[in-house]
Amino acid sequence: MQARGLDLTFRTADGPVHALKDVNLSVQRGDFVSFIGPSGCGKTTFLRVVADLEQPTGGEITVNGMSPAEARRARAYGYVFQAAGLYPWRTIGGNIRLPLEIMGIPRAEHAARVARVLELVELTGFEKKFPWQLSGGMQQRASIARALSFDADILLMDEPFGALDEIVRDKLNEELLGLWRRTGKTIGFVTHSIPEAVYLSTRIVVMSPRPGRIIDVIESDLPAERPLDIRESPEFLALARRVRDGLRAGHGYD
Ligand SMILES: Nc1ncnc2c1ncn2[C@@H]1O[C@H](COP(=O)(O)OP(=O)(O)OP(=O)(O)O)[C@@H](O)[C@H]1O
Repeated sequence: MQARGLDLTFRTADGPVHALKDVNLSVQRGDFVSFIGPSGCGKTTFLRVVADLEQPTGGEITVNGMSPAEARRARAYGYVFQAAGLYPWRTIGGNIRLPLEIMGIPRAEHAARVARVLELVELTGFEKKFPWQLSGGMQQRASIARALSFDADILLMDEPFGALDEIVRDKLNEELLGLWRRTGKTIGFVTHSIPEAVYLSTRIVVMSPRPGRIIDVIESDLPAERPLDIRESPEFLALARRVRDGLRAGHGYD
């Protein structure tokens, strides 16, 4: 994923809203990139541009070497929203099959794909349950499974664990890291949480308040294997401090 001089101004009834300003970023295949910044700084807008849901008003962006529209047609990414957004009248298996049905993937392949992604998110055995029979954390895992069902190279995740309590969030962070290591996907992850960004990422993109600019891109030197207690290590705390300093420099959380 490459962004060069990316700019986006929304035209609204109240005048222009400058959401992204001169965003330059290069994401390598297999990276886990987090986007962190104050509310309204354009994190979601950036992911939506990558996903071809918004059109930039300036600059260029390529996704797997293609335009966002081509990448969308090539099914290059899955998207996980803040709310799980599962259809209540469909079972977990039925929700995961939905993109496969829409994309016309042969029915004969559905069962194996559903089983595989349920295993990846540790929900084997829950295929026939309905969303309301699952906890919030399990629903979010099911929504990740849905985004993985067509095996896109890239997973875009917009604050997927923001609404969950801290213990569930810790567990899902650990699981997501395991899933990323096993699948080798490229992940773009929006968060408000400094520990979450540092724990998960190979690179952390710190953004300024609107118009969202990139203040710092921090390469993590933490090992790929990360037990949760790595969060108490000096290396972890040093990375967290650098993120915090970046946010402060942008006057984000003063
Ligand atoms: N479709 C739209 N039309 C007009 N303005 C928009 C639109 N979408 C987003 N914005 C504005 O663009 C800015 C960036 O929004 P965005 O949702 O990307 O921020 P964010 O960093 O993801 O915020 P949060 O962390 O609160 O989710 C905000 O000021 C928002 O109000």
